Amino acid sequence: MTDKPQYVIGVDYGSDSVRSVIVNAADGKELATSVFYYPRWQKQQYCDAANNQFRQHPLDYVEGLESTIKACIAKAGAEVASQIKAIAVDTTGSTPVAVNKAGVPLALLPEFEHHPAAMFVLWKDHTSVKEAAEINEHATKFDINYLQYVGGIYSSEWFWAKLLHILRTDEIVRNNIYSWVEHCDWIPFLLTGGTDADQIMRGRCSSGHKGLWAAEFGGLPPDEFFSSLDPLLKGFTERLYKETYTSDVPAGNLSPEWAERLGLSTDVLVGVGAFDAHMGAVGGQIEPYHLSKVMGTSTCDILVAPNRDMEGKLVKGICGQVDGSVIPGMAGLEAGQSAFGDTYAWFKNLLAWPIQNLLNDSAVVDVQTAEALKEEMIGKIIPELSKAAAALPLDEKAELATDWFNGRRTPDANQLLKGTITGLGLGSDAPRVFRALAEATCFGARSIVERFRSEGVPVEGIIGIGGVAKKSPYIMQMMADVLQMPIRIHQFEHTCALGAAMFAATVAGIYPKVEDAMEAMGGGFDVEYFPEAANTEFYNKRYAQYNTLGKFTETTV
Ligand SMILES: Nc1ncnc2c1ncn2[C@@H]1O[C@H](COP(=O)(O)OP(=O)(O)O)[C@@H](O)[C@H]1O
Ligand SMILES: O=C(CO)[C@@H](O)[C@@H](O)COP(=O)(O)O
Repeated sequence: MTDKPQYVIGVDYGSDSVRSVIVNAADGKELATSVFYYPRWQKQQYCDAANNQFRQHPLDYVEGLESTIKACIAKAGAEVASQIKAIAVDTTGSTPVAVNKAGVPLALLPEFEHHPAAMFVLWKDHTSVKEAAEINEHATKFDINYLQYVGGIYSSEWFWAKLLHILRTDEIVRNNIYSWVEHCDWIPFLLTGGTDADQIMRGRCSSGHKGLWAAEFGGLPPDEFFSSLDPLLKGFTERLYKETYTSDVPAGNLSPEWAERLGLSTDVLVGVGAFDAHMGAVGGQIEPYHLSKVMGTSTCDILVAPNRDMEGKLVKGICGQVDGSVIPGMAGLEAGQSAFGDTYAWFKNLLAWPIQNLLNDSAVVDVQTAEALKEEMIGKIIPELSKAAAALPLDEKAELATDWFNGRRTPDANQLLKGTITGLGLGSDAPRVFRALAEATCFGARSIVERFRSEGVPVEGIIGIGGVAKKSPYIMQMMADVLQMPIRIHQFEHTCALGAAMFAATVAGIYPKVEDAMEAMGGGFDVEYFPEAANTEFYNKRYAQYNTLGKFTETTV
């Protein structure tokens, strides 16, 4: 290292907001952070929740990028800005968009600026359930199992199902699309001033977990695989990619335009992007066979294992196992739950209906007071319910739920499944129903751990990161009890952004490997939840009940 301190920027795009951090590359100490909530998304413009349509406008991302990095630089000062060496970015996924030949998302063209199909199709958009089912059926007709590295089941949350759905249902995109790009691959392309969609550097993480790319196939499945499914897909593999890149390599330098916009030098390197949970696992100091759980809106569970241990081992029903998707040179395995915090948010919104809809017409309070009351009350619902639920005695006959409020991601993706609540009686008050939902999300987590183990992949520790891990001791204690394992919560608030910063430091050559960056820049854990031995038997029984309810629920779709 040189004498002068060196700094890096990590950018983490979540479902609702983007955050950037500037950290010292020597020790990972945070100098500045800034969060930006997507304005169009907040108004749910371009979404149709009843039909599972969730689209995000590229301007939400572009404005957020500029705003957060500039805010960080303003806080950190010009001296720090002059020593920034690299930027790396993670995003949600699979969150792809249609681009033209110049790599511009169609919604950035004035003629399509309000057209939802021309925007990013957020990971939780499940409009392509039918197309995913067709891909699964179609894959059985080939000698090579092209789904073997994605757990054997293709999901409607992913790249090809979404592309096919948009092509089939939207003439404008059909006539104007050149290529299809993940959010995490597009941001580095934007920052490096890319002008040709053929030159977009595609990350190993996005391509391997969602795009069906595998070194063993020599790249993507052949055109024949896609064009025989639907001629609309003909020619796409040619315009997509053959090579993929791990996130320890640069995608290029900051373009003159973005250098000027951000107040940085064109010497700043931009890393190849990856998904939030994958960089988050690095930020949270993952170790082989430890499960890193990003617990937020959804969960995304990441495990890394030495490649040699995974030879000949294919884990069924997860979101893929990909060489180098997390740590270059190791296999990255991904699983997760489509609705985690979103399950609690659903219940909060249900309870908040009268507050949201009736308070403004109140004869008792004026509109200003009503607005203030709304904010206060709604903000308290989940924390207060958690306190009330924690005070309830354990009850084997209590209300019971499944956690499939946004379908099931793993084990065995099935986005058609619904959440269920059973055992309701006249005594089923809000804390009791909330407890059932909390248990369901923890049981969903246990079924993932059990799947890894039954497929011969040990799970030796749990690392908790993300909003719920930080905010809810109630859920975390229950999770430790249900999994019967301690859970360590990483100390860094924006762990995914820290992971991106660790990759940035590696891209800049400050560390030879991301493992070295992780060791030097990781600040460790601040809380650990230990399982209560006295609760083991209770949760074993409840988990068995959850599985029975789950089996019944599966028969109802
Ligand atoms: N005190 C709490 N207890 C449990 N869940 C919470 C609490 N506060 C917020 N949540 C949940 O956290 C989720 C948001 O997680 P967060 O990690 O902040 O965002 P994102 O998933 O967008 O990255 C929401 O779904 C919300 O319901
Ligand atoms: O599925 C993945 C990554 O594969 C995540 O991007 C997705 O769950 C989004 O998570 P968040 O909502 O950002 O917690």
